[in-house]
Amino acid sequence: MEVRLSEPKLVLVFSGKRKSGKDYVTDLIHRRLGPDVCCVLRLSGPLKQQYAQEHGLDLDQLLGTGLYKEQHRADMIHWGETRRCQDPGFFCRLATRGARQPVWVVSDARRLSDLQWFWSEFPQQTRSVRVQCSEKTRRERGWSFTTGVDDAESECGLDSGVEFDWMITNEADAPSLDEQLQPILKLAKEAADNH
Ligand SMILES: Nc1ncnc2c1ncn2[C@@H]1O[C@H](COP(=O)(O)OP(=O)(O)O)[C@@H](O)[C@H]1O
Ligand SMILES: C[C@@](O)(CCOP(=O)(O)OP(=O)(O)O)CC(=O)O
Repeated sequence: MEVRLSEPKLVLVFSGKRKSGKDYVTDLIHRRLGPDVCCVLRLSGPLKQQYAQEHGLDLDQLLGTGLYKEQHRADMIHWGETRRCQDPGFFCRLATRGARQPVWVVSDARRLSDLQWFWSEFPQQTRSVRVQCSEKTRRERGWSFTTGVDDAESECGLDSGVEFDWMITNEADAPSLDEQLQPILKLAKEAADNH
């Protein structure tokens, strides 16, 4: 168990396939709640930082959305998996270090071990949220199937076996995101008010 200066009141752990819109949805929540109430934490942040350092790569480009990240993705996944095998909470601990807001939004859980870490550290506060959309929509957003990535644990680790607290459908013909996010935003505001 970590020693922390402040405990979060609510931890929303998001997962979803590439281009399902995890960043888009979590950015929207951040805007709705504001930076004093909510922070967005990315498990891939410390992973990319350390990977870039060890391999002499450009961190800004790894953090971006372009081809550079995709060219390095399969090797980063492999490298990250080796680290996680040694210590499943390694990136979760680094990503949450220093978070002070009452509501934490984790944008990119990929494996059961990621979720299990939050459930075990914050059993009362953790809620899981899945962002989903059709393959057609993902393709329109630039996705194409890549062997070694889209069939690996990084993308499929949470496809089954988890009952998510909320499912968000991020499609043009689904109810608006604001409507779907209403119960989550309500819970977050209540959590922040009791802070
Ligand atoms: N509801 C939406 N409306 C408009 N653009 C969207 C929506 N959801 C996602 N996008 C766009 O699709 C792309 C992929 O979304 P992103 O949030 O980066 O996906 P992920 O983080 O799951 O890989 C981004 O360019 C993003 O701006
Ligand atoms: C090596 C990764 O951490 C790369 C993740 O990068 P992003 O979180 O930027 O990915 P998407 O939003 O899905 O495009 C994946 C992993 O298995 O840890």
